[in-house]
Formats: sequence, structure tokens, C-alpha cells
Amino acid sequence: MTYREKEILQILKSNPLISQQELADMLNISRASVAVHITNLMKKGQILGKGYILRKENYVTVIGGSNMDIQGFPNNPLVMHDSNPGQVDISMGGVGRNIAENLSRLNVNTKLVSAIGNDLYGNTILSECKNLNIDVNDCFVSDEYSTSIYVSILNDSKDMQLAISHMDIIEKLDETFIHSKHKSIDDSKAIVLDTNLSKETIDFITRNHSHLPIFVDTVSTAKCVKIKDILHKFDGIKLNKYEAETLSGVKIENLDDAKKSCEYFIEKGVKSVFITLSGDGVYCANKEKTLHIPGVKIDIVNATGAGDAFMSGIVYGFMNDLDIEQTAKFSVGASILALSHKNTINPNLSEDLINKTIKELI
Ligand SMILES: Nc1ncnc2c1ncn2[C@@H]1O[C@H](COP(=O)(O)OP(=O)(O)O)[C@@H](O)[C@H]1O
Ligand SMILES: O=c1[nH]cc([C@@H]2O[C@H](COP(=O)(O)O)[C@@H](O)[C@H]2O)c(=O)[nH]1
Repeated sequence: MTYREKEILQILKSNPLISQQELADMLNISRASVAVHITNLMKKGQILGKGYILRKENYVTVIGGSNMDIQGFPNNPLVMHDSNPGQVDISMGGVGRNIAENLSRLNVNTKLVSAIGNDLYGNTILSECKNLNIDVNDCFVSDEYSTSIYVSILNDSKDMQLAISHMDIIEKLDETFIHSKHKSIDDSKAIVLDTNLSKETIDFITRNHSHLPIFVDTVSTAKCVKIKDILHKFDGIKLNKYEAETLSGVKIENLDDAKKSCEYFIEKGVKSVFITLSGDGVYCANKEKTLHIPGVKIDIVNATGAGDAFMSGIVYGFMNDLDIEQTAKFSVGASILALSHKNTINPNLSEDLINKTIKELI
């Protein structure tokens, strides 16, 4: 496709009923040129018929939070109630946005539906996402709220000790807004949600797009409870040990407990469940199989973002028809690469690098 054809397709996606003259005016070209581009797009199979019915694309829609992450790394063991000398880094975060970035780096076409403020951080997030090839046309930009912020303090082992997420803006992703994006969400091959979204919005999405595979990342013990009564709506769920304990009520002290917790989710109707166990790897299950992939000993540079990288591995596995074991290994590989870089997302993440990591370590 030419650049102009891509531009026209993009406009048609958000406004399939636009006239050729309106398109011509928007692009500052003649109506006759628009007609030629549209004929060519029809020949190429990108437009299927009148009223501009577009070819169904292979893309994933991620609906969730986008944050600016401010992370403090102490030089020495943390001293509570004191100011600790160290480093402070600012980077893009938010579980939904992190998953979208990882997916895009893994060559999965990705649309992000999120809420950001009309401010410096918000504009940075939008332009960086565009550079990463993430479709952000359906993001909500607010003049009322500022871009959400996550502040965390890590310990000297680079593990998060405490964090606060200030994400009031997420309430802008309400039922009315999500409804206005119905078509583009419904055209995706799969949906990924994070529990930053309100309970009402999660219910609305799972009700209105129930014919699509829906994956969920539970985010935190405080936020995971929103999905307790609708577990059967999900094709895939990724939880860490604490979130799994909160939802299943099974205290996880060993691998047997992790297995029991997995079984709880399968009994509740989740199609596949992945309970990540930090240094102990992952326990996962579907109706046919339950298995444990052990953890790998590595030097951790920054533990933030390992779970989000893991989640993108699960979605990659779905998009590439991997079985549960291949998916779990791929996801562990993705999380190891996240842990090995100081940024929340490893900028070197790629399918090749994950496959190489699996061969060497898993
Ligand atoms: N200390 C560690 N050593 C090795 N791998 C780890 C470690 N911590 C996390 N991982 C990897 O990252 C994945 C997700 O980490 P986990 O801490 O369970 O989730 P979250 O980051 O969502 O809290 C794990 O399944 C594992 O593959
Ligand atoms: O309530 C929330 N806490 C944290 C995050 C995001 O989660 C990421 C860290 O995840 P983890 O601690 O699982 O590595 C950060 O990018 C942070 O912005 C979020 O979206 N919502």
C-alpha cells in the first residue's frame, strides 16, 4: 500500500461513511485522485464493498492504563523514614500501555485504547506509541484530568518495595466512551484488558464483545477483585501469586498450592490461567493440562514490567497458535528480558531474542 492509501484507510476506519469530496478536502487532493486511490484499495482487497467495508485485520486491542512511571532506586539498603541517596528514573508505563508496547515489539498489530491528559506526559506517551507503531487513534485525551502517574520505590535488589498509582483519569474510559469505539474493538482478533479499568467498564466490554477472545491482566491485589464474579468471561488470565491468592482464596506457599489455585480458575470457567511465581517461574493450566515452568536464575536490573512482558507473551502465543507449554516458555523468556534491562520495557525485545533466550536458559 502507498502512504496515501494507508492515510485514506485510516480515515475510513473512523468514518466509513465519509464522502469522496470530504476525503479530498481533508487530504488537500482532488476528488478524482481520491476515486483512483479507492479503486486501487478495492483491487488490493483492503476495501470490500460500498460503504467502505474494510478487510478484517489481524490486530489486538489493548484497553487499559497508561502512566508515567517515576521509579526510585536506592544506592544502599533502604532506610525507612529517611531520604535515601539513589537514582530516580522517569519512563512510560501503565499495564495496558506496557502490554501494547511489548506486543508491538513482537510484531503483533496493536491498538491501544487508553486515557491520557492533554499535557506534556500525555503527548509524550502518544507520540512514543505512534513511533512504536501502536495505533492510538482510539485513545481518550482529557483536558480535565492530567496523565496518570505511578511512583515506586525499589529496594537494593531492584524489586518494588512500595508504590502508589494515581490513575483517576481512567474513569474517562466509561461505558459511553467504549461504546463509541464498538466497531474498531469488535474488528480485532482479541481483546486484552487490565483491571485499572472500572468494574462497570470491564463488565460492559465482556458483555458486548463476548464472541471475541478476551485476556485479562489483574494488575494488583487491590484491583483484581473487580473480576471475581466474571472469571468465566475470560479466555486467558495472568495473575501473580498475591493476586491469585486474593481471587482463589488459596494461600500459595508451594507448587501444590499454585496447582490448586490454577484449578480454581479452570473450575470457574477461565480457558487458560497463568500464575506467575517470581523467581519460581509460572504455574499454568487449561482444561487438558497443568504444568510448571521453573524460574531461571538471573541478575535482575529492574523487576518492574516483568509481569506485563509475560502477559504479552500469552497474547503472542494466542496470535501465533502456540500451545500452552510453548506459550508459557515464550512468556517466561519475555519476562526474563524485561528483568534484564533498566527500563520497564526492554527496548531490545524481539521474537528472535526471546527464542534465543528460551534455547539458552529455559
Ligand atoms: N527473581 C526472579 N528471578 C527469575 N525470574 C523472575 C524473577 N521475578 C520475576 N521473574 C519472571 O517474571 C515473571 C513475572 O514475575 P512476577 O513477579 O511473578 O509477576 P509481577 O511482576 O506481575 O508481580 C515470572 O513468572 C518469572 O518468569
Ligand atoms: O495500579 C497500577 N499499578 C501499577 C501500574 C503499572 O504497572 C507497571 C509495573 O508493573 P509490575 O509492578 O507488575 O512490574 C508500571 O508501569 C505501572 O505504571 C498500573 O498500570 N496500575
